[in-house]
Amino acid sequence: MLIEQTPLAGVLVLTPKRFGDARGFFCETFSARSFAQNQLNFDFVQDNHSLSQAVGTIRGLHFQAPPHAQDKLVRCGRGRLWDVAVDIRKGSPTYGQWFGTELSFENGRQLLIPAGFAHGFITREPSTEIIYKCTDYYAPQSEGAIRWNDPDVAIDWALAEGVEPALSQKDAEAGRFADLDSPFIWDGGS
Ligand SMILES: Cc1cn([C@H]2C[C@H](O)[C@@H](COP(=O)(O)OP(=O)(O)O[C@H]3O[C@@H](C)C(=O)[C@@H](O)[C@H]3O)O2)c(=O)[nH]c1=O
Repeated sequence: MLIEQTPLAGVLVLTPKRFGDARGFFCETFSARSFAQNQLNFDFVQDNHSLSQAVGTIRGLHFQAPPHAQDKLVRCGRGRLWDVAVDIRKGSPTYGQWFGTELSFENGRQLLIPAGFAHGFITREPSTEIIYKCTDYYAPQSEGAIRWNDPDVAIDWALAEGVEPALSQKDAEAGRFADLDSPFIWDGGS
């Protein structure tokens, strides 16, 4: 497994090895043993899978607040998406900054997003599937969101001029980053 740091401490790009043969490939998409060997200690308890039909579907930016905060290990099952993490840890040197990377069926790349980050993505192919592991269960009362196009976060979604993304009603109505009283405090480390 290739592990790459990102400019946001704690957010990692992971690329598991694919063993190709005449049939196709085999890949361990998650191994607790490999994680432990790399000092990555996460107790994943829920796997999520969603399909977005239209190109330019945006889901996010979402997080769950403590005590139901979630670390997420995200990958693309089919198609192509651009995955984004936003640092919402108060006191973090990179507070409010975002990192994005393309996850696709082809590249097999994964993004590890710890608690303390908001998560979102945009699809770049029709019928794109995202699959992710989470370290806590769904807790709708703890859900938080930031508007996808918040000017203070200024994520470059690479949308063509004048093209509107497909959004849920909830995401279209999400609040401003400036109004967020983040429940996460930077611990001074990763
Ligand atoms: C997230 C979630 C949703 N649901 C239900 C609630 C609702 O009826 C339906 C769709 O929920 P949502 O609109 O919130 O789905 P979605 O917009 O895809 O939400 C997801 O977005 C990405 C970016 C994340 O990071 C996830 O943590 C999650 O917030 O699925 C669950 O049953 N369990 C879950 O864990």
